[in-house]
Amino acid sequence: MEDQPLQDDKAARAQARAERAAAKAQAKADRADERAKYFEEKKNVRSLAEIVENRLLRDLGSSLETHARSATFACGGSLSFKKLKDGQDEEAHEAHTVTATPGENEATAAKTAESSTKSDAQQPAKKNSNTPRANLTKDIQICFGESSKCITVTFSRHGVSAEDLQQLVLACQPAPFGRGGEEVLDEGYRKAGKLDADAFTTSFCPYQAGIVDVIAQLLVPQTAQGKHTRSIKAELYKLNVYSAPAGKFKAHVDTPRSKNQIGSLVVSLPALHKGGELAVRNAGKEMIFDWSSSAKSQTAAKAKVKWAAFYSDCEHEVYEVTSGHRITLTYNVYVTRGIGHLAGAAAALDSQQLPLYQSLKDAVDNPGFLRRGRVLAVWLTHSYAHTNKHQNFLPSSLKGADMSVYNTARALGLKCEVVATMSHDFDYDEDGPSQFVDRTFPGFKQDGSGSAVIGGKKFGYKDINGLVTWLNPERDGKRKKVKEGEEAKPKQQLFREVQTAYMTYGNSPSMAIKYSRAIMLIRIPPYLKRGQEAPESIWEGLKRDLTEEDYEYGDFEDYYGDEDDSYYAESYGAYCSSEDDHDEEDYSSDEEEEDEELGEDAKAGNGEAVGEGSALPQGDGETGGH
Ligand SMILES: O=C(O)CCC(=O)C(=O)O
Ligand SMILES: [Fe+2]
Repeated sequence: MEDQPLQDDKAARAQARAERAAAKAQAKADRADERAKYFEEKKNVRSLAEIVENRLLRDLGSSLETHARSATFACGGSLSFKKLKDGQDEEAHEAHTVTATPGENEATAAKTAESSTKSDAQQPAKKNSNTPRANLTKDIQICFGESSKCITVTFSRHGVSAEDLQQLVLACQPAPFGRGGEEVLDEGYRKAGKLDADAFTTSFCPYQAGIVDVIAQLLVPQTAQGKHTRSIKAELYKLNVYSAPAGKFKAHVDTPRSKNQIGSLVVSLPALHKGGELAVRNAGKEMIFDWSSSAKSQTAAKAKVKWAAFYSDCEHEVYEVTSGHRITLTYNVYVTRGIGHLAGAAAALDSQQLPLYQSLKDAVDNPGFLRRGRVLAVWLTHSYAHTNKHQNFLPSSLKGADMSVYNTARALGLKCEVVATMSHDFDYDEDGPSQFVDRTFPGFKQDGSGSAVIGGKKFGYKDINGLVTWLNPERDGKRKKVKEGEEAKPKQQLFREVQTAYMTYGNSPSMAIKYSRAIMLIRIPPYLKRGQEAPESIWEGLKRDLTEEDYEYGDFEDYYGDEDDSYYAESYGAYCSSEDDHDEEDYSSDEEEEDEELGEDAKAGNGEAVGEGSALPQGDGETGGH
């Protein structure tokens, strides 16, 4: 009997133990449950945040695409010969006159890739009596030949005489072009005659004719947000004659002669011809400039001077001339420092009025957008001339759509940097153009040690993956080869423009300057730091963001997965090259310096290649082209 209480006691203890164990198991299960719930919730919050963020990124990407497609990349106009009446003042006369077709913004002037037809780009979109119209008050003379027996050919409101035309055609030499960095004469690709700029003089002046002003307004517009003004300089390059039958120049880009070269200008002198339309393409769009006598705008009796200007990285071609002679003067167009807002109220583009500005602002104002801070990377629409020495290039040379992306980001106080992405090595074999592009890491040049170099700083592969968000895909996807002797289908031609392979065809052999695809990097600061002063450079900003404590972000602490921030901070330290690893000057995008460089180029008064003669795979040296 005595054992009974003991046994009861034991059983009670066992039961208590079992209960405790059960409670413990329950508590553990509850905790696991709670934990699961907590993580589930966290995942939901995260996926909600991701959904918001992805939507903002998508909106921003499509805004960017629309922006690129609607931007101006070419413009054109025409000039009539008008003799001044006795006593009429030339300036007063000019003040009432100027016509231009501002490229893509005029729906009538451009056709999309899908509906590309030949249109008359010179026809002013709207008749507007306030629109000034430029006229030529004097005939245009071209002089060539040895100084002792110089021949003068005159273009007037009556066109050009058959005899003059014959002399000019005879004076020309076959025009070569650049293929894979070499000078080639191949009439299947280019059939034209040329006079080099030093072999003739002309009385025609694109400044006097008002063309340079129009180009400057349309291709390098001032922005309300821009600190410095930009202008352009046009330099006579060649006189070309495209004659029937078969005068043509197939798809190519114009070889840049300086890193400040932004565009090309073609001026067509009045000589009767048919065919020979100039097609210029960009971002899936095409503009056709038809200067033939069968063009709609041609009021048969009046000979006119017609012109077109375009960013020189845009693919373009001259279709076959089927009758007569098509005579052109070509100019290289460089960006230079402007003279400033003289009246203090220059007509400037306001980036804040662009739809892209609103999309970027909506994103930046949203706490769910790249909350911890990030770098946005944007493939630019245009390609840029740069030297091997300068991987970073000057924002002042940005073209149309790209310049407004830059200004939009700047208007929101965001730090931007523009970097050239890779070097292109060209090759040409019997199969057509081929090209080697270093794509070890898309968009970033790698050095031997496997780290990427951006803006002169080295980063580990993983750093970049973790820090950069791409806003748009690179444009030059698949390359379509057009075999020699085979006609490219119109669509094939049209879309080759977005691929790098076409760069194999230049209008002269490549020099020390080459085109490169470029990226704009935009720093999005951590949410709580938005609106604060921008850092000196994107990478300075990143370094700061990553090394500072960011407990304020609470639940978002592991927003970017399980990678630990300290990893970035440490690896930044490890990978970031020391100051003396690179020459600051080479990579600086400081506006003061940029200003100086443009100034110097303007002072030099020429478009000589920067870094000419450096050892580059493409070779160098001017050997003629157009
Ligand atoms: O004559 C034209 O319209 C364009 C010529 C051209 O593309 C060139 O000379 O590079
Ligand atoms: Fe060209």
